[in-house]
Amino acid sequence: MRSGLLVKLALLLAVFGILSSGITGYYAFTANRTMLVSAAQGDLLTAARGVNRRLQQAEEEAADDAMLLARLVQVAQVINGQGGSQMQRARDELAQAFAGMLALHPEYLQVRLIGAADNGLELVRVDSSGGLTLRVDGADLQEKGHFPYVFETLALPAGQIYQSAIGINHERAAHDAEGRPGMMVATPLPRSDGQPGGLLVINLDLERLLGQLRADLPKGYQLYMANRWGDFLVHPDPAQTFGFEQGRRILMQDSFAATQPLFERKLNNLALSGLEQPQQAAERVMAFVRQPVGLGNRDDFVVTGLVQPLDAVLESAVPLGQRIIHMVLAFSAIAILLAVVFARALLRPINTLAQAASSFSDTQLQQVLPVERNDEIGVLARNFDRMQRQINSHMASLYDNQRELSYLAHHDSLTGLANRALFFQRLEQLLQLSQRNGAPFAVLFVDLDHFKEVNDLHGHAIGDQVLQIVARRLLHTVRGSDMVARMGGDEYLILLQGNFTDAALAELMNKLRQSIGEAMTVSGQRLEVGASIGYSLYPRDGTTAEQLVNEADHAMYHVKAGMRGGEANSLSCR
Ligand SMILES: Nc1nc2c(ncn2[C@@H]2O[C@H](COP(=O)(O)OP(=O)(O)OP(=O)(O)O)[C@@H](O)[C@H]2O)c(=O)[nH]1
Repeated sequence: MRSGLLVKLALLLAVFGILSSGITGYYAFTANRTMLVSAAQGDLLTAARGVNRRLQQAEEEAADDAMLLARLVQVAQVINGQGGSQMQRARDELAQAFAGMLALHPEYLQVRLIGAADNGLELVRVDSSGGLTLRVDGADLQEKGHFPYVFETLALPAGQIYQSAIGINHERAAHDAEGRPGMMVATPLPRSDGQPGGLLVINLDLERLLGQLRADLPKGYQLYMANRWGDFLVHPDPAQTFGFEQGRRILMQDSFAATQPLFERKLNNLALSGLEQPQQAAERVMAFVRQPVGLGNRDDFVVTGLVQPLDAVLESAVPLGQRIIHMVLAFSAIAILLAVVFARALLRPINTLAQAASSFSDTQLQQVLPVERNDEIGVLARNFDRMQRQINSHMASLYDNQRELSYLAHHDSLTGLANRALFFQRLEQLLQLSQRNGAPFAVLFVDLDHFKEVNDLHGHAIGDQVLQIVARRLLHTVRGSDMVARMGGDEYLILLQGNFTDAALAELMNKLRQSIGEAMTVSGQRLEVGASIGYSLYPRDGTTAEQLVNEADHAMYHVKAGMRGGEANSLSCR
């Protein structure tokens, strides 16, 4: 029972400790994963903004370069159509400047001066071709007036910048630019009379622009970019890009539904994770940033996205998780140990009380209890201690009452002598003993003579005192080992152990009669009483208590009768 309580309490405390450490560990682990994902989202957003910044920077550089070249005096010469060798020299010098620009900027694919006349005929053109610069001249120069970037730039006021949307370059014989994704930055070139004279165009290579950036991105980052309609411009799988060029629409918002608000201009950026949005970003962490493009008056934007596998983000949580498991196991073991120690310490005083109660109920011996404690156990111990004392006190008075009752049941209340019941009990015991060892003994029956007269003459109270005095005299006359009892009324019985002869008994009876017969003063009254005594001997006169007492009674009766009949001495009778 006690050990059951100990086990239950220890189990309860241990379970509480294990649960506490488990829940704490679980929340620490979860919080760590959330923090890692949140940090990864921040990193992805920063990196996506970096990509956009690089793109914008390239656009601005190209615009600056276009403006720089547009201000060259040779440009004005060519645009204003100054003829002759001067014109040719101006073209050659511009071609050299364009080539220098291309060499300086590997991300430039073409630098051209296109005239407004002759359907937008290219006037000076330098292409990038296989890493080298290649001047295209003469009959290889093409008319570009039908391309939007030409007529839209020509429509702009002087000093403005035109920027095309990002797309595949379909211009034929464009060398490195042909078939590659890119954009064009252009500025109009007015003639000296104010009429549109042409434009200066720089073709930018998107692949080249993003190539270095892609290489700098941390391992596992996937780069996506879409135009304002969502068409993928950049995708880890190149087959997914520029779908619109082949009449297909492969849209970012179809692959990443959560990006839809970016294209609706409701959001500027967005971060998702498979931890918090498992439906939208299963097993991944992703960030998308909307970036305005177009240095001129075009209202355009791209959406750049970076995606990282969730596993890679949470990789560093694994060792922490293992450490947390070890800590939880260690704390659980400590919790179990503490639970057992605590439960034992808590139950020890209760066990002491329980043992004390059990031992008290067995032995009634008062036990040492932890009464000095100031807690509930102390209160219980003090109450139990008080209870022990009360029980002991009640038990003591019960034993006293029991002893008194037993005394009263076996003694005569008037004389204090053994009563008839106790006499017969002792007689039976002696009979059993004597039947075994053959030891003889004698029973004497004493009856006062004419006691009725004492009562009648002096009153019952005096009679009582006479009975008490006779009892004392009988006790004084026999040996201490002999038993004197009152049968009732004025009759006494005496049990004498030993081998008595009739003569010895006659002598004893004589002594008894003399002792009884001595004058006594009771309440100022001088009195004398006599007694008739008969006896029986074991085993001669009987072998049962009844027989022996009856025989002694009969003998006494004969004595008394003899006295009444004038016999001189009853002692002749047995
Ligand atoms: N005072 C007193 N008297 C008692 C008590 N018990 C009995 N007696 C009286 O004792 C007397 C005994 O009666 P008996 O033995 O028949 O009369 P007796 O006068 O002794 O006559 P014999 O024995 O024949 O000599 C009766 O009168 C009883 O009332 C007692 O406890 N106290």
